[in-house]
Amino acid sequence: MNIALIAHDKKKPDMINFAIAYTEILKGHRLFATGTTGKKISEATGLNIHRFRSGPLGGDQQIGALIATNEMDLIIFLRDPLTAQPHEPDIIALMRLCDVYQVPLATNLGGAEILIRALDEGYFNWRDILKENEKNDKGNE
Ligand SMILES: O=C(CO)COP(=O)(O)O
Repeated sequence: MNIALIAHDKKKPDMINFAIAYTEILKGHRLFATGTTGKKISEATGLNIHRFRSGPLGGDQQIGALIATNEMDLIIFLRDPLTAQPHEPDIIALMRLCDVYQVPLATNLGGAEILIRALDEGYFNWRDILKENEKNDKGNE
C-alpha cells in the first residue's frame, strides 16, 4: 500500500514516536511524506520515504494530486488544531480529496493507531480491488 505521513510542527514528535513504534509495519509499504516530516521520520527510523515539498511550499498539494489518481491508500496527517497554518487551504483540499476518493485518513494519533493496525491485519485489501477495477474500467474505455 502507499502511505502518506504528514505532521505539523507541534505534532512531529508524535509522528516520530508513531513511526518508531510501527516501523516493522511501515517498512512493508511504500512511504511518502511532506518534506520536513519525511526527513525527521527517516532520520529517526531509517525508513525509506519518498519526500515531497514541505507542506507550506506545496507538499500537501503534491500528495493531494496522488489521492486524486487513487495512488494513495492511507493518509496519516497529524494536524495541529491549535496553530494557524499559512497553507490552510491546501490542508483542507487534501482532506477533501480523501473524502472524494474514500481514502482512509487519520488526523490524530488515536485514529492513526487504529488504521495502521487495520492495515496490518489486511483490512485494506479492498483498496487493491478498487484499483484493479479502475484499471479494468480504463481498459474498457
Ligand atoms: O505543513 C505540513 C502539512 O500541512 C507539513 O509539512 P512539513 O512536513 O514539511 O513540515
